[in-house]
Amino acid sequence: MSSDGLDRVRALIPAIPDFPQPGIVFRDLFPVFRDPKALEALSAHLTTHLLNLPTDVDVIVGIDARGFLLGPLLAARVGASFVPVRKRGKLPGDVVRTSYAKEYGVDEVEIQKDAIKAGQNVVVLDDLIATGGSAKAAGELVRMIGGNIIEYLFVIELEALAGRDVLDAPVYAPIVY
Ligand SMILES: O=P(O)(O)OC[C@H]1O[C@H](OP(=O)(O)OP(=O)(O)O)[C@H](O)[C@@H]1O
Ligand SMILES: Nc1ncnc2[nH]cnc12
Repeated sequence: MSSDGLDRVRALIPAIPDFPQPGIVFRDLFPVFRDPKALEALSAHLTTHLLNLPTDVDVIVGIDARGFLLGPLLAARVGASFVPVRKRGKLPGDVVRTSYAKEYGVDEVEIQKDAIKAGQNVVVLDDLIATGGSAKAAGELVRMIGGNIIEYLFVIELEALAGRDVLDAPVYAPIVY
């Protein structure tokens, strides 16, 4: 809990049993987007965090699909560009691709080759880290096109799944279950 409004955010995140598959306890961030005060508190918290990093952020890379919600909003606030990592076949132009396993299922993701300049400082963003498979794959794509990952940023971390252990840059998530 914290005094900067994150308690309000936390209170709005339900645990939904057996979604999308039996045995998965799903954490849904969308109720936070229905509450302007909670969304502002979350955005302000993450913005302050990003502005306090030791390195300036050049690019926020958001992961399909829920990384697209906060990504452009935070990028505008910190003066960074926003770049999407999308599921296979959705991005035009030259792309690089990788495949990965996540808490439920397997996917392939892509990034546009010209989206990041070599050496730019990148934060990889998503709503939630479970096994870390999605974020690891996004990080691989960023590195394939020359980006320098300074942090993996999430709203929610499912600690028991130890996703941060598969990532090779600092991880920050203000809400941990
Ligand atoms: O740490 P992991 O085990 O990889 O799981 C986390 C990922 O799973 C969810 O997305 P999902 O793949 O369900 O796609 P969606 O955002 O399109 O719903 C979530 O938004 C993360 O991207
Ligand atoms: N338990 C979970 N809740 C919400 N999104 C997820 N993505 C992977 N695991 C998840």
